[in-house]
Amino acid sequence: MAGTGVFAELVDGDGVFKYYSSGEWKKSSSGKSVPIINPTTRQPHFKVQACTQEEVNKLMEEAKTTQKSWAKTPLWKRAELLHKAAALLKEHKVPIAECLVKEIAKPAKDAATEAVRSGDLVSYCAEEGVRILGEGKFLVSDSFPGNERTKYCLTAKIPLGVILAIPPFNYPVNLAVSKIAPALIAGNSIVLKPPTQGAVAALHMVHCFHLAGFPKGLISCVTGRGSEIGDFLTMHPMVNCISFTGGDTGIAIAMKAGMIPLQMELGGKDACIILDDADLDLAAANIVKGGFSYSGQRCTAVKVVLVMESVANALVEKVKAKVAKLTVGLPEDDSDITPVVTESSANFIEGLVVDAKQKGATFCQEYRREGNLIWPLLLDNVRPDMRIAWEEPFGPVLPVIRITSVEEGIHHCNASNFGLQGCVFTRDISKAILISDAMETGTVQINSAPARGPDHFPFQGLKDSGIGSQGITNSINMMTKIKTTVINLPTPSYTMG
Ligand SMILES: NC(=O)C1=CN([C@@H]2O[C@H](COP(=O)(O)OP(=O)(O)OC[C@H]3O[C@@H](n4cnc5c(N)ncnc54)[C@H](OP(=O)(O)O)[C@@H]3O)[C@@H](O)[C@H]2O)C=CC1
Ligand SMILES: O=C(O)[C@H](O)COP(=O)(O)O
Repeated sequence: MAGTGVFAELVDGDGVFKYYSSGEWKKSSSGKSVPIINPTTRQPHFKVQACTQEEVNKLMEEAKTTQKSWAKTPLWKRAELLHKAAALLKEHKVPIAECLVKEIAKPAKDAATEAVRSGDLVSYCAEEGVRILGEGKFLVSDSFPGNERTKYCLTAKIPLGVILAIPPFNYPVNLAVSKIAPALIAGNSIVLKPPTQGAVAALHMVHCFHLAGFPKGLISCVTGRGSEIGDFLTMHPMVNCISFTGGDTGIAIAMKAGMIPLQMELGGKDACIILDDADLDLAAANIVKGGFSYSGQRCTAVKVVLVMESVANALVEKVKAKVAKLTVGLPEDDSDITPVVTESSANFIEGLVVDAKQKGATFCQEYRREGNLIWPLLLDNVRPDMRIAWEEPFGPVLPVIRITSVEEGIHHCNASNFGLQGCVFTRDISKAILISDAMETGTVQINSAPARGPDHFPFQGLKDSGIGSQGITNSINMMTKIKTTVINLPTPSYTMG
């Protein structure tokens, strides 16, 4: 159970979860806490500390100091500790999953999968890190015109320093470790600010790193509302890199952050283009999985279907039949559709539905909502003047736009301010490649729904969907900089065969 057994030391006498600094679990001197509302009951379920600016300053100082000695820790030893943390994450998947169920209403099975997937990510990162960080480059000067072979240049990847990691509510564990593990293997220290909904799951995950035995002060986890301590953290002079996943907040952070590397994975409006030769059963299955898993609260969810008019009726019927089979209810019961994360999110989604109704969309199901629970809804005959055609609901509502040419579909996709992923369904691979090239998105999936995983694949958004690229290898590289040492020889030197 959350906060018991090896996790008992995370909770203070008042039942508030502590924050993590100097290798210890601490109560904030603010005396204040932040409630975490269970999306299902809409009642407070957990509480976390509201940390102060002084507490942030202290852990930043420590992060700075500890990083220097961590950077001198052999790579194999860093990897060994990460492997231990990975094993602990998997061993403690039950309490971690329980937190995800209560804090973010993630269906029980998906919650357990997130914990296991996170352990796998950490292990892979350790293995990838020892390979790519153990290699450098060797350049000689006589390859550039006018030079003789008098200079040998050695390049190495060195750590950035203190990495600030800010993940979103929907994968508070997985999208935290996707930042923590690359940062640590590359010799950086880490300050984690988990999302408020999902903070307790993240604290349990941090405890697994604590139990693994990382040096004190190398990893810190500070809790509090992003709106209250966010700016203080992101503009802190000791932060050398920010890795953020979330919504438009990321754009605001990018404008305020100093001259430091940024990794931003932001929103998306992933389009699914269906051509008239597509396998409609395959497409329908992927639309339902892509559009409605975790109730549409994935950045990579299918967020608009663009289907050729000639196959639209058939496709919509197939999708409708599958939507009818989705179970709706409690995350504890592993229902397909569970309450969305907050009441304000449910209200926002409802606003999009009302707008579509007023403007004449076809409702394939009756709109139904109880509290934060919204029944899955497919909206057919959506037109570009409707908000749902462009905005991401982050909920179980999926618009279908009927198109009369492929160009119309590509045009709709590219007119979006987002550019995360997209997908195309066709049996013609040549057409699929041409469409993929024309779509202005970080990734295009051919004959499958968008997805970030597997976690070692590159993952990036264009336009307002982000800066930089994630995925294990890219994140490790992003969290390093290049250092070169040039050996200058008095005379040209050549190695003979
Ligand atoms: N491209 C991608 O990989 C992904 C994108 N997303 C996008 O994220 C959004 C939903 O996630 P959500 O968690 O609500 O996103 P938010 O942008 O609201 O929050 C993300 C994180 O930022 C924190 N935060 C809030 N305000 C600030 C601030 N001023 N400074 C620093 N940090 C701050 C939040 O903390 P707190 O919770 O305390 O407010 C949370 O930890 C959707 O738009 C979705 O598309 C989601 C997942 C993946
Ligand atoms: O945060 C998200 O929504 C994820 O990055 C999506 O990950 P997935 O596509 O692997 O579910």
